[in-house]
Amino acid sequence: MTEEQCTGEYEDEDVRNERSRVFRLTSNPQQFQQDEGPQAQPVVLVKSLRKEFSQESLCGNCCCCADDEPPKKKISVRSLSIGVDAGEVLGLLGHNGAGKTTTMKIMTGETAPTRGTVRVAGHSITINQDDAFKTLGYCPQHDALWKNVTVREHLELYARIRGVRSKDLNRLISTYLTGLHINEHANKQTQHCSGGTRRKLSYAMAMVGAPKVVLLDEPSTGMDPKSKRFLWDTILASFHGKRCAMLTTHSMEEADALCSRVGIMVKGELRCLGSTQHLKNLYGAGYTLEIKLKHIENVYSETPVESQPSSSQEQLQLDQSTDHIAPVISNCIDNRSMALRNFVTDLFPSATLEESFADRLVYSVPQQAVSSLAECFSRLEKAKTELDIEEYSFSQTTLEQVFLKFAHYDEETSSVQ
Ligand SMILES: Nc1ncnc2c1ncn2[C@@H]1O[C@H](COP(=O)(O)OP(=O)(O)OP(=O)(O)O)[C@@H](O)[C@H]1O
Repeated sequence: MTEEQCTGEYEDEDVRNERSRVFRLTSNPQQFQQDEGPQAQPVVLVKSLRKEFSQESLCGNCCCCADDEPPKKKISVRSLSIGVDAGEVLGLLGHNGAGKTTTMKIMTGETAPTRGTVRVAGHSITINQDDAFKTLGYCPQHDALWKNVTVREHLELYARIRGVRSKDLNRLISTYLTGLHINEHANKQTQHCSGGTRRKLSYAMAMVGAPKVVLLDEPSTGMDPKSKRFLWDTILASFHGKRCAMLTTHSMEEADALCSRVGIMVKGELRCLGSTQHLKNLYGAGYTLEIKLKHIENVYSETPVESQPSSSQEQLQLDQSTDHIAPVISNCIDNRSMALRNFVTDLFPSATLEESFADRLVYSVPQQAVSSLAECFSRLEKAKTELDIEEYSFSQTTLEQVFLKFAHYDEETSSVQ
């Protein structure tokens, strides 16, 4: 899948391509290797995944459905095809109920897919489950811990299962306990631990022993900032070479910081997929330019000493003439603001003024208006002294804005499932 092909419209074609590729892969693996080479296969390969839940599982005894009505279905994942390469952290984003957790649950065998296949490190999770699961680490959204087993014992068990050598065990466990600030809870049974500590333990259990593929379902939820920092650092340091991770999060900042690519799911469908930079370029509004002028008093205080009143007599004269100062300042503000507006219009003719206050202007600048960032910054720097600019920021569209665009798209196109 190329990054250009990352809109929902193209997905049918993608699914067809994926199907024929799966067919080739399963019918003649040698042929596949010749065509695409052993390197071409992603570590995680999800193909045409679909998950339907019956109405009964939604409403228990199904007392609300009439007998003669066909059972209703809830489609949680639709035609999801996605690959995660070695060295990659792929972020799955989406509002509540978008289908992210269901996808992960299928990948870990917790939920059976209605259709589609998942291969982890070359092993099918349905045909070759044991081998597939040996390579997987999983931090589920809801902590799955033994309540009468201690924090340390959980980590020891997982580390040993993953083949960590005895001599490395203590050092490794203490790295996680210290980094996540749960040392003092190490010997507590998890039933006596707080939600935050349990969350940190779930994350450590997924990571300890360096499994080849790690699935992290909202791992940082409820964590304090220092532990979150450790989590970010370990994720950024871990997934190089042959390992990879899939991460769901509601924090766009986190996705931007950790993920090499992100996919946005809306109502079970993957609506876009690409690097964060690519998605910002493609769907973002471009840049936001915010300029704050110096406070007018600061401009006066910066005027040379000789032009300021030197004696109390002069100060008195100045005070007596204060009636004239307000309109003068007001004129000055208008002139400075006008000069600034002219400057921005000259720099970015297609920019739109979004917000305007006496000393602060916010512009939206389209992507195409910026051909050279270096030139923009050089002109802004030069204008700083000429136009009494206190500070400015020129930043690209955030992932949050891209995400909201898709949420809006969803509202416009929502259909009954
Ligand atoms: N066992 C189930 N039975 C019926 N419906 C289910 C079941 N599990 C999930 N769903 C439905 O599938 C949809 C997708 O849920 P899922 O938990 O995968 O979303 P999500 O994107 O992970 O949301 P969140 O961010 O809240 O975790 C939801 O509408 C949910 O109600």
